[in-house]
Order: sequence, then structure tokens, then C-alpha cells
Amino acid sequence: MQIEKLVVIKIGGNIVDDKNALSDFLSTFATLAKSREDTALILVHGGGKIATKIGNQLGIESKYVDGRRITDDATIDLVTMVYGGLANKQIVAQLQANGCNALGLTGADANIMLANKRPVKSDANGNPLDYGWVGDVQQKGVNSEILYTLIQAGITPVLAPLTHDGKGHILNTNADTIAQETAKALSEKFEVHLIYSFEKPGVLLDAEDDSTVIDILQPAYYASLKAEQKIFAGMIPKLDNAFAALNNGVAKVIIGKAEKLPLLLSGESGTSIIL
Ligand SMILES: Nc1ncnc2c1ncn2[C@@H]1O[C@H](COP(=O)(O)OP(=O)(O)O)[C@@H](O)[C@H]1O
Ligand SMILES: CC(=O)N[C@@H](CCC(=O)OP(=O)(O)O)C(=O)O
Repeated sequence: MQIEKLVVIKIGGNIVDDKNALSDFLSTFATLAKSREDTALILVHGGGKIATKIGNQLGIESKYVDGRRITDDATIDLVTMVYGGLANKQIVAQLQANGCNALGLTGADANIMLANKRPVKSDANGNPLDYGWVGDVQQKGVNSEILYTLIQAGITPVLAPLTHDGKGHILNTNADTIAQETAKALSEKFEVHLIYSFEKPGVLLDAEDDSTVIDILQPAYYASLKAEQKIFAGMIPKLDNAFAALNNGVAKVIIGKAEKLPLLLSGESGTSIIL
């Protein structure tokens, strides 16, 4: 059967770090990957929490500015090992165990994602802000041809949050951005849906109260909730990526609980992001 749809699913760091939640998620993911012949899946994983934990064990301190990790020389080695190795390969092995033919990739593999090292900027106080080895994906930096070929061959790509600069350096790129860029690039070839799955049931009116899920979020409402600081931290880059995806050809974006993956796909759970 012709593949007409693609769902890019991002799984957040708190699930990647929770053995039971991850194993349940991957079993459901594999079932979905096998069951819908006209729909392909790509999995993008985070892993920030594990990198922070292992960094602490190794004496490498984690520092974030605006939801992005400051990535010095020691940190890029750490995240290359954790995202490109431990997290990616454990996920791939579990998908294989569930009968899903997954292939784990960083952005350097098969030149999947080219990025530019983020230039040093000024912070709010006028001091230099150097993110280190953090990459912003280049325009047309996603190798959609190779992802398309893999999908057509029945392979499920599993993407780690690492890119490369084409000059031999690995760069650290937020996993929400990897998912958005992948979804955007492939929307030239498929109808693409983007799902941000994490430990909460959606975008919440009160981040501490799971019963306050916002069903539909549009840009003006987002701006006012952000101004009131009801949306903060990692949810800001996630939503910026969600709106960027919709503005660039992605058909649908849903944010919700990893446990509810089938219902997120059918739009029966989570927050729908709408322009
Ligand atoms: N309004 C909100 N609704 C839900 N989560 C929110 C909200 N505002 C901030 N957050 C925070 O954003 C986090 C999700 O972003 P992030 O930590 O980057 O997770 P992930 O690893 O899944 O991308 C949540 O765990 C929560 O603490
Ligand atoms: C540049 C940057 O911040 N990269 C992220 C990549 C991992 C990630 O995004 O993981 P989650 O989805 O679990 O947050 C980081 O190192 O934390």
C-alpha cells in the first residue's frame, strides 16, 4: 500500500528516563508502526534528564539558558555518548524486540541533519552568551530524501537530538526542534502530523494540575498565557516549535501524555495546536 501519511512522534526526557513508562510507550509505538500500512512513523527522542544525571556522576555540571543546554567541550562528549549511544540504542533494541524494524540515527549519520553552531550572542544584561556546541538546523538542512527512502523500505527512523556542522563537529540540538524540522521537511512528501508526547496530559492552565488541560491552543491565547507565566520553561520552545511546524506545512500538532499515544494520534486526547 502507498504510504500517504507520516507521524513524527517526539518522546520527552522524563519518559526516556523512566524504564517502565518507556517500555510501555515503545510497545505501543511498535504496535502502531506495524498496524497502519498507509502511515509511517518516525520517533525523535530527548534524554536531557539522563544526560544531567550521568553528567552529575562524572562531575559535569548542567546549565540551561532559555531551555537550551550550555554545551562546552566536556558536555558535547557527554551528550554524544548519552543521546547517540545509550538512549538511542536502548530505544532501538526495545523496538526491535517488539517487531518494529527501527534504525537509530544522529544528524551526522547519512547527513540527516546539518546545523550551524550557534554564534555567541549578548544576554539580557549585555554579557556574552556562548551556548558552545549547540546547533541551529540549517535551512534545507534535513536530508528528507534519505528519510523518505528508509520509510519506503519499511524502516522506522529513531532520531537522537544531535546534528552536525559538516566540518566534523557534532552539535547538540533540542529534541523538540529536531522533531519540528523533520516534520517540516517531510511535509513536502507526506501529510505530516507532529506529536509531542511527554509526562503530562497536555498544555495545562495550571502546570501543577493535570485536570486543567487546554483542548485547543491558538497563538493569541499562547501569548497571553506566556505573559502570565502560566506557560514557562521547556513548554516555551515546545510551543514555538509547534507553531513553526504549522506555519511550514505540517498538517496537525498535538501535545499530550505519552501513555495515551493511540488517543493522541486520533486527536481524542491532549492539546491541539492550531493557527
Ligand atoms: N502550562 C504548562 N503545561 C504543561 N507543562 C508546562 C507548562 N508550563 C511549563 N511546563 C513545563 O514544561 C515541561 C515540558 O518541557 P520539557 O521539560 O522540555 O520536557 P520534554 O523533555 O518532554 O521536552 C513540563 O514538564 C512542565 O514542567
Ligand atoms: C541544546 C539542547 O538543549 N539540547 C537538549 C537535547 C536533549 C533534549 O531536548 O531532551 P528533552 O526532550 O528530554 O528535553 C539537551 O541537551 O538537553
